[in-house]
Amino acid sequence: MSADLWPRVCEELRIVIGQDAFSHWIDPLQFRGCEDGVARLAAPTPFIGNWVSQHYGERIQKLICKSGTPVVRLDFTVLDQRMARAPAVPANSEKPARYAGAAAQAPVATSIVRPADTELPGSPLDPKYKFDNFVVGKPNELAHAAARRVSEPGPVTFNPLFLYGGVGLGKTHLMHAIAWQIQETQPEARVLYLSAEQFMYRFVQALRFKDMHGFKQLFRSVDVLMVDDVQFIGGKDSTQEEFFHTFNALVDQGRQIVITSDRPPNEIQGIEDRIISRLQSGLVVDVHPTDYELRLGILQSKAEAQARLHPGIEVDHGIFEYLAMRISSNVRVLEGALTRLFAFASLVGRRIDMEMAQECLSDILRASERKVTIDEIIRKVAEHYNVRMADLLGPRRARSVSRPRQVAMFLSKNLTTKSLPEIGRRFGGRDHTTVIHAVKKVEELRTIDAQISDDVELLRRMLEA
Ligand SMILES: Nc1ncnc2c1ncn2[C@@H]1O[C@H](COP(=O)(O)OP(=O)(O)OP(=O)(O)O)[C@@H](O)[C@H]1O
Repeated sequence: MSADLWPRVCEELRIVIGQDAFSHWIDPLQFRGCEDGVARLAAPTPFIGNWVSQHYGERIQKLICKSGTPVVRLDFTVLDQRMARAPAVPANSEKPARYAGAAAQAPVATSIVRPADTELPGSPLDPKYKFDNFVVGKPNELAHAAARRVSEPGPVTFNPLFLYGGVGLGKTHLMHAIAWQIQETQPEARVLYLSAEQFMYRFVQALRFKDMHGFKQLFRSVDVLMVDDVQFIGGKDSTQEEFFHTFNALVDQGRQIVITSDRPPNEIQGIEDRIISRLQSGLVVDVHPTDYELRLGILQSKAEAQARLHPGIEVDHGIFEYLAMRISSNVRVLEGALTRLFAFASLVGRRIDMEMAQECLSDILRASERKVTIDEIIRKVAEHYNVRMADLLGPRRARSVSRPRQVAMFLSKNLTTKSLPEIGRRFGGRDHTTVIHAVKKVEELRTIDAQISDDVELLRRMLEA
């Protein structure tokens, strides 16, 4: 084999495929030599290796042969040692029925070091977003169960799985969890996760580089396609047209599709009816806004991770309950608040107590302020327990009145920014220590008395609505 074999192959390739494609795909390769009829090449990522193999493999093989070195196949590895440890999947390996087909499309016999899914052309997967650290509650239990189902091996049961819901409610987390799970249990599956914007970007690039064939081949060769925030293709006519064809081709081949959006299919603006109908043809699941219990569970779970990052930080009792009650906008904000609290406590060497939490999170708390008034709370609580408002404010101590009064004080403390003395004054001129006692009592009762816990949650929801 002559030393200038590869430079000569490159020169010819550059002319045939053009400078742009050459710089993009061939330049990053390292030629490692030919042996026993196998030409060995190393690519910076498995994806590049895969792509070159599929699109230029045959040409490269012919050019090497033309230079006088007969080769029957190309062998791609990855330059990065970490990736090189990934399991190798020979092109002729047998795949389970659900994932049949992808390997057969390689035009020349190659062996590709199969990537972890993070190396596919989509977005990297966040290692924090797994099923293990997804907290399940009533608002997201269906979405979670459906996500679990599509990540199991076996025939596709609903296609697509369409998850929708407001900002920061865990849709992306679930998608990543599906990808991680499939990657772990079915390592041979080609899972492609990307945002709708990236899909569009790749499509536009393919048009620009006149490589629609490659684009189609790539997207149609995956076993599981996951597209995040699909609402972004609304109004982008040719992108949605291509998305539609990709979608149909994959569904026809029995490949799984998972899609997320911030709204249901029929509310996505600027999207064709036939696409809406396709998006609705599988299982459409609403990820509901979090409730108090779910937020508390998420906080406790995320706090464990924070505690590992900042060991030794002490958190006062009631802080998570307070945050779960006060910050109901979305989980991302809740998580940001927790991160900030732990970082602050660690930097200034303080324990996390109520005063510190209020000081450190004043902007977040202000933004999430619910503008609920003490008058509204008193009215709603009186209605709920069927007692007179005058009794809640008056001196009666009977349990039938004192308990609702305590609940009303608890809600006033948690849903308004009023100080304890102010709350006391509004409840018939009581002392602030009475308010403290009421708040503590209700906090305690909520953990042992399901009825009180339900009452508080229901009232909170009605007051926030
Ligand atoms: N049930 C949950 N358990 C644990 N973490 C959660 C849960 N729900 C949301 N989160 C966390 O909240 C953050 C935001 O979630 P994610 O990005 O998945 O939201 P999203 O619904 O995709 O929002 P967007 O529409 O803005 O993309 C992430 O850090 C995620 O881990």
